[in-house]
Amino acid sequence: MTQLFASSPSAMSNEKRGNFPGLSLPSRKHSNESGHLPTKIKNFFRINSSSSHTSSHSGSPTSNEREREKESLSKNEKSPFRQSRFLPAIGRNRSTTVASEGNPLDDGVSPTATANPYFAHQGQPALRHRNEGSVPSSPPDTPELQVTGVSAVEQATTANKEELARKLRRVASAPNAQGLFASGQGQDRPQTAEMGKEPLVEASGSTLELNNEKELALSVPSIGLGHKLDGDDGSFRRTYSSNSIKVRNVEVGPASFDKIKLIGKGDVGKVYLVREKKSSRLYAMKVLSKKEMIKRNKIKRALAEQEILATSNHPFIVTLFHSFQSEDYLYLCMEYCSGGEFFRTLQTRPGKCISEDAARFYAAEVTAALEYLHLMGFIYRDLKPENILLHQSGHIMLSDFDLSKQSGPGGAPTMIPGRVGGNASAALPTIDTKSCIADFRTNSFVGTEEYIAPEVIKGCGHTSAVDWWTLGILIYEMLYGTTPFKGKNRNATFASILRDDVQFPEHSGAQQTTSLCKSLIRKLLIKDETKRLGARAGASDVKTHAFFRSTQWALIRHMKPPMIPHQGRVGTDTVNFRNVKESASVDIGGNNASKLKGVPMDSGLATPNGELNDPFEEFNSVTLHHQGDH
Ligand SMILES: Nc1ncnc2c1ncn2[C@@H]1O[C@H](COP(=O)(O)OP(=O)(O)OP(=O)(O)O)[C@@H](O)[C@H]1O
Repeated sequence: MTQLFASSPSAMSNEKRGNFPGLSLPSRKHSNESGHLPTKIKNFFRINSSSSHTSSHSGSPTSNEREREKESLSKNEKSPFRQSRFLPAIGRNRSTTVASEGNPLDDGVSPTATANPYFAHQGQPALRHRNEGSVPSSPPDTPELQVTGVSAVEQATTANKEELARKLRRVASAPNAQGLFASGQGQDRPQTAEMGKEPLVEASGSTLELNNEKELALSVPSIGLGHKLDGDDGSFRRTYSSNSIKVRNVEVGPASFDKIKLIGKGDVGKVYLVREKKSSRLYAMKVLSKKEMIKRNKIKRALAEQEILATSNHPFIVTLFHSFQSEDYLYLCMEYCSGGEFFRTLQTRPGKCISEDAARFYAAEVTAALEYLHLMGFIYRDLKPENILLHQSGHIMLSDFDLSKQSGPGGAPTMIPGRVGGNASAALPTIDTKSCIADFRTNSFVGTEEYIAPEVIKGCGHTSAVDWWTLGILIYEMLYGTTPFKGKNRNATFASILRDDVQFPEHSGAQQTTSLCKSLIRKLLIKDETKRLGARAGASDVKTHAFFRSTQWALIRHMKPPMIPHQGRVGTDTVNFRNVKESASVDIGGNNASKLKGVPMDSGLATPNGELNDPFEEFNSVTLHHQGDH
């Protein structure tokens, strides 16, 4: 086997301008270079290992409809914490919104996309509430805003709404020329949970826990990616190198795995629990249809996702083991997070919320993951409970990076002197983790409706500060079971995000939270991104907020999580996942699986001369060996 530490995709170069002021489409430039881990990042972790990272192992929607669907789906169901033997049905209909402009093959965007939705709200074609959609059938041929489930549930004339809800799914959204929020057709996505299993066991207290060798090895995270400026043409290139990840030519193919069960469905792909034949190990395999990606202009996002997963090495970010392709599909073989989605966990809690202590724990893990991503030059941009998976240990793992954005070469992390006269932690010098990405602005309209930051709605460009905004929304949702700016429709939600101060529920049943907690949320939800917590020094600002005074950042991954997922009787029991039905099963080792490149002739990319452009040329087929793996 040839060993190489390279074949990495690239980097972002300049952004191509779209034809709407302020919006642009990122272009990608790839190079295959070997290189070294940037010492600035290595050094950062040496300096900061005692105070920052830690840890262990290893669909999308709006709220209104999500709430209503949840209600309609779970009326007769009880939380497993109230009735331990049953999982409640869980609705999902909060759609991810993606809007920007440019090459339709590049960024998951309609070629005719023109503006962001708030502008549309101001004068362009009226936004349509997603609830106005019809019952989803097959995926549309052109990318448009996809209608999510509730409306269909509501409009159903047949009595069996739950059955219908099983067929609905949240899908990514993109604007089209007729109206940014014109409805499209949804796809199937089962809504209800598998019944009869208890998903979670509550852990008692947060005790220190050293799980295994891998965790110890990861206690000081290393980074498997280098950023480097290429002297000749000034292009930016990326390289792999790390003490703990070895990147090699791919060592497996579709035929190396047995499909066990479908555990998730996305816009263009399906996620299966699979078993590697040789090792009998379980993995989550994301299988993305090339034809669907071409139809829906999602190619660039898939390439970006592979790149981010392959270059990340952090205990709270889902681990990629292999990526490869066949003529029909792209494959991402990841660590299987048997705890399922954090979203689902929240939904099964009484009041759909958790205690302040538990919220602090998850917020801390998310903060550590965001800090790492920012250091790596990535803006995550789609933080929400649906994209947080739970490792079997109960620790979180961020997933779904198809909306993430990579910056240009960032600066080195720097030290900021402590503030005189502040509290004890503020007086200490802090690491400025923002400097790696701070100057990078992007204009795509991207995110999930209730989680979108004001600057994204305004379309004036955004930075890594959007991730701190979404952290504020996430903490709020963990505590109150809803998001703070949710309106009766998308326009109302956006207007509220731009205009309203965050309010905390005061009614008798509402969770009581401390003033420190409210202070953190308020500071993360400051509308002016330059004044928002995180604007000064990135993650360090957040970590030194008094809400986290008791958090031992270097030890989080060894703490016992507040909730431990139920394991099932055997490893293949997917007790923490919805029962996802698939109409057409993907034959992962099918006819075209032996072809390791290319696209099918009927993919729509053939020229009149019968030539085929291969937009997946730059997809990297690699196997990643992680230190501590056997
Ligand atoms: N590593 C994993 N372990 C366990 N389950 C996973 C894993 N990755 C994904 N899933 C499941 O599959 C679902 C879909 O995955 P994901 O969100 O990455 O797909 P997607 O096609 O990008 O979806 P979307 O259209 O929402 O962006 C997840 O919500 C989760 O339930």
